[in-house]
Amino acid sequence: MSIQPQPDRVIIFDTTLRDGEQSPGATLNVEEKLAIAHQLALLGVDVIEAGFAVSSPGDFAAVRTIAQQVGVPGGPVICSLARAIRKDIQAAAEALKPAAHPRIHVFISTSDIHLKHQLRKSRSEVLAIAEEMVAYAKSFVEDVEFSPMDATRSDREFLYQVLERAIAAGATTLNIPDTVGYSTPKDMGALIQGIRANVPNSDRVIMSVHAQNDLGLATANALAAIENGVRQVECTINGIGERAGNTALEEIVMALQVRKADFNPYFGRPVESDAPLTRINTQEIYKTSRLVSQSTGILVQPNKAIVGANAFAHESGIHQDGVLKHRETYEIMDAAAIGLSENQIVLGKHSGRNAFRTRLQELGFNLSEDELNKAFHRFKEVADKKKEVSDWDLEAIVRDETLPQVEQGFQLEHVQVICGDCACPTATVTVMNPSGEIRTDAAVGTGPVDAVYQAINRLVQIPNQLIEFSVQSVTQGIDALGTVTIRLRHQERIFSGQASDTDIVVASAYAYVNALNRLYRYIQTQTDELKVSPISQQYSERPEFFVNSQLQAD
Ligand SMILES: CC(=O)SCCNC(=O)CCNC(=O)[C@H](O)C(C)(C)COP(=O)(O)OP(=O)(O)OC[C@H]1O[C@@H](n2cnc3c(N)ncnc32)[C@H](O)[C@@H]1OP(=O)(O)O
Ligand SMILES: CC(C)C(=O)C(=O)O
Repeated sequence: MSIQPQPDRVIIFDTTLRDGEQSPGATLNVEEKLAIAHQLALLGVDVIEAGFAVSSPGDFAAVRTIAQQVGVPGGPVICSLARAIRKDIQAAAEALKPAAHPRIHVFISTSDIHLKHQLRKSRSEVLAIAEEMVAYAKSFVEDVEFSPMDATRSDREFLYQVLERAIAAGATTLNIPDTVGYSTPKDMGALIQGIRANVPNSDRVIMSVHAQNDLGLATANALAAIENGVRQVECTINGIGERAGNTALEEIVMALQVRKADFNPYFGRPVESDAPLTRINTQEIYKTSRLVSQSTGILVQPNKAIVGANAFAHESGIHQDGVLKHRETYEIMDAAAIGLSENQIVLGKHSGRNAFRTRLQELGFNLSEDELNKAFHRFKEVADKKKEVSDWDLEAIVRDETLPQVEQGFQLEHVQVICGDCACPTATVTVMNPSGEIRTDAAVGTGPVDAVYQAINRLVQIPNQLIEFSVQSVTQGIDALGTVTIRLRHQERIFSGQASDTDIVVASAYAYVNALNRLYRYIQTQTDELKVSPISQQYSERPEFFVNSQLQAD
């Protein structure tokens, strides 16, 4: 897809796989990134920022794989971030080679605070580097985006000069980042207006905005930028990203849809024009949100706009009364618009494969025969334990069974727990290690989950600190599926894991092994001195585990 300057719609630049992955603990492997990229393509995003190619072999491989498999002719533009450094640009260009529509995104700071304390360069040096590096990127690809990092805290005149040089060097998109989320909508509007008025040829490139959410103003700032001429918004699914995150894709897209009449005039359209302001297939929003949450282990807060569990729930009598009489009394959009099914048809233990397949298709899951069989097998197991298997349960089952599994990992074979008010919680766990060896061990703990974790620790032997443990009920009722999300820390890095089961102790065990496998894989990719092969040799003594004694279940 080629993007024309000044399109009469908003280009959606998704950076879930780059800035989104900068959320602590959100580390994704190549398979998970690829699955998300395919879903982003289904969602209809215009640009996928697939990673920061130079930053690690894993990121390089992710950008390369996505370029190959998702960056097909007519598909989304695939982009890699690059510092204004030759080796970064070379890595981006190399990784993007297979993409039909590649983009290199070059950035360098323009604020004095960054120049003085981080880059340790003068303004004239930065000016020259920006120009040279944009031109260098242009020697590889036609589509070059330039970002002056910390633009909102930069001296205006200097910012204008840098942008002018970037355009002269061949940038096709100028992205204005509010890197530390400092802007207000009024400031943002004035900044964009100033750039358009003072930077020669700024009407020949696409203006873009990248708003961080430190003050909770990211979406408001992005909308203000649009009102002042921006035609690309950088955003992430569920608003994840560095620190407090980014503009949430679902918020910007639905704001532009629900308030289309107000925005139409900014695009030179009649107020009543029905043409959508983005190319997003909104019915894929909910599914994409769930996939990203499940893959990153970052839960969506219940009151999150658009995709939170409460976003379409009505608790109080007066609201329920209104909605029952006329939905729009208390709803500004229809849940179906984001792909939330209102169909409460319930599958149970007597349901067959056809009904199961049909329901999954209605929910937007098109599984291969193999995936369907795995999911169906698990569905029957759940249906044996639960009277009714709802759409939410189905979604959790499908995610658990079809998400790319971390290769070369440990596999949980069995878990058994004894606990109660007069028993010392004791767990027996069997795990198959990456070389196929099956081992069983037992441990006691402060409670059943702690006992399971201690037993797994004895078998897996990778030091870590459990920093978060949460259980969410997928549906209501005593027989609900519980989803356990855990986050653990190893040195300075955070790894997450998630799993669902009707038995939360079993879900806890799977979630823990899931996170340990991510950690294991990370260790495998480290330098030789850190590499643990076999893993037990480095940690031959019983490691010190720090299991949070106040495990909290929400
Ligand atoms: C606002 C944003 O979100 S920007 C994107 C942030 N994302 C990330 O940083 C995630 C990936 N990052 C990484 O993996 C690593 O930081 C790497 C591979 C990029 C660099 O690692 P290292 O070479 O070890 O450098 P380190 O991260 O310690 O420091 C960054 C260096 O880049 C320089 N730098 C930072 N931004 C830029 C830029 N845009 N252009 C040129 N140089 C830059 C810094 O001044 C510093 O240089 P110095 O080492 O000479 O002081
Ligand atoms: C690289 C840029 C666009 C960025 O992420 C920021 O400044 O926040």
